[in-house]
Amino acid sequence: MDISVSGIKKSFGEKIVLDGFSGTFRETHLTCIMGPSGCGKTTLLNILMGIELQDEGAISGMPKKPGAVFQEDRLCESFNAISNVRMVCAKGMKDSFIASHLESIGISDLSQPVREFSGGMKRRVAIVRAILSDSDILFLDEPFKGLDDDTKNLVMDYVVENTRNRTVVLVTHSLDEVKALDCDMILMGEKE
Ligand SMILES: Nc1ncnc2c1ncn2[C@@H]1O[C@H](COP(=O)(O)OP(=O)(O)OP(=O)(O)O)[C@@H](O)[C@H]1O
Repeated sequence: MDISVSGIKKSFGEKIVLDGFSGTFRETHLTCIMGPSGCGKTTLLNILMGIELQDEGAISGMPKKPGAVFQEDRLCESFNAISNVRMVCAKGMKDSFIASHLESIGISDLSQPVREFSGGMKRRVAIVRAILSDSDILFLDEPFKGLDDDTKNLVMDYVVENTRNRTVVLVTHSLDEVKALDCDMILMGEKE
């Protein structure tokens, strides 16, 4: 079922962040949301995920189990990469399977706590964790931020490969990413 969003309004105090947003996110498709900083992209994701409540407007067709990459990595710093993934993946997933995903995008330090990882390594762990999560929709908020160009291309390919026939909503500031990802696009408006 497609996700249908209509007339979403959201204010924080006096500040109107979403002023009647409407749009459709197609089931089994990747939809990119683009828009200037502050226009309410993360707020919209939070409303879709149920982290924030809209003031007005309706949402239908939202699946029950979201997986996410937030703007911050939100990893357990004292856990290693596999244990971070294990927190959200389906029971019974083998360590070797998780390791093969991590290794496919260049994470091979599997025993050390992620606190010892670089920012780009942590980002990749957060992405694998979302991809392998036991979820029926993925929300990826600027998932490739902070990755160098080569790594970004590798990780974009990984995301495309592993989200076929999944419903994905991805926020980005990059038109190059939108072109590379072969996705539906929603452009959100400028806020003054
Ligand atoms: N919990 C909150 N309380 C008060 N203001 C908030 C809250 N969350 C977001 N805002 C404000 O809402 C506006 C939209 O924020 P949001 O993070 O949704 O924008 P964005 O489009 O995702 O921006 P960016 O591209 O910079 O990540 C900003 O002005 C922000 O300061």
